[in-house]
Amino acid sequence: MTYVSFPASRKKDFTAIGRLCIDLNANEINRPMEETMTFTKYVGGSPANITIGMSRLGMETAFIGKIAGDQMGRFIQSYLEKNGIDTSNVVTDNTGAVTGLAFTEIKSPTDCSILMYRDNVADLLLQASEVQEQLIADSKVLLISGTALAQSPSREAVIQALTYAKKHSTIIVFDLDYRPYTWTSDEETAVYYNLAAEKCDIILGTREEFDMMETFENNPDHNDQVTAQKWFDFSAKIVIIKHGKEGSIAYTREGLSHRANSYPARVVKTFGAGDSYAAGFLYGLMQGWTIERSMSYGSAAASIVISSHSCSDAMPTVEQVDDYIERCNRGEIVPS
Ligand SMILES: Nc1ncnc2c1ncn2[C@@H]1O[C@H](COP(=O)(O)OP(=O)(O)O)[C@@H](O)[C@H]1O
Ligand SMILES: O=C(O)C[C@@H](O)[C@H](O)C(=O)COP(=O)(O)O
Repeated sequence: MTYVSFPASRKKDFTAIGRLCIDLNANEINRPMEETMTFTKYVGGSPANITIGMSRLGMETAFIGKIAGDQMGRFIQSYLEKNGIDTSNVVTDNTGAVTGLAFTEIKSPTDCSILMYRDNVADLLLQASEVQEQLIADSKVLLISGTALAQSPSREAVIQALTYAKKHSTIIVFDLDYRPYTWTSDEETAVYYNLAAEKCDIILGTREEFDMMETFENNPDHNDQVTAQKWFDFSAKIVIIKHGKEGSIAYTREGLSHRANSYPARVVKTFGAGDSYAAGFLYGLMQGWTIERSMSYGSAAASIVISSHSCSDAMPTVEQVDDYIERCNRGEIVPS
């Protein structure tokens, strides 16, 4: 059964809009930030990570965003290009804005947190007039991420991108990617997230992210089906609710639900799971696979990334995901 019909014969499989940042991941793992002395620099930002993941899986990809006009911005641009991502709609800021930094603290494989530096960041300065309609018209999928809705003018840029995607029947994926520090109030967050979600074909988020969107609603038991059902009255065809190590559940407009278990992992850190899951899942769906197989593929990709030090740089190829699944099936990967 086909749940989502991707447009045929477009130049790009996948385009994302949103933040391009830097992750500084602690080298001394299993220590608090206060005692961490060195970090390794990687390209970061959830939509950037997903795009890198899609590119590693062999998809034709592009990015719409804004980078700082400095060494960090150039590092990001060059990394995207080395990964085969079209950067023709990556705009360079000329106002002196900086690159967002995410310092990651890895206290233990299950206790990880992120310290964000996001004052005057270039990614939130993308303007609606800078979004290229033709690129969205040429893409099968547009992925938006919630953080880009947090402030103007990036908020208007995303809404304009949604308008172009609707006009050209480009499939819209919403990765909720809720980062509280970028928002000023729960009410503002819920209102903008809900407005955007109404236009989206596929919505992916954690239980906690959907809870935030339900600020004005009545779902006292945090029931996944109640959460998903609402979106089928709008544009959604698939809603996925992720539950960390417990796996994920997908609901479809036809009233079906599918569960996916997580794969075993020798966890180094937990962040990056959602981004790699999204890339693996969307790749599978775009190959015409079943939802179950696509979710399982995303789960395997997630296990690979959380078993690695980075998010972006660890995004796996098809061969790596296939190999990981085979090794798990042979019982060769034992969780840490
Ligand atoms: N500790 C873990 N062990 C194995 N797989 C995991 C673990 N944590 C997350 N995953 C996988 O990654 C997917 C997404 O993780 P989740 O933590 O729910 O999202 P996010 O990273 O967006 O918060 C899960 O559905 C699961 O397949
Ligand atoms: O999104 C960011 O700005 C930071 C990411 O690059 C980071 O590595 C991360 O937190 C990934 O998010 P997740 O996949 O939702 O765990």
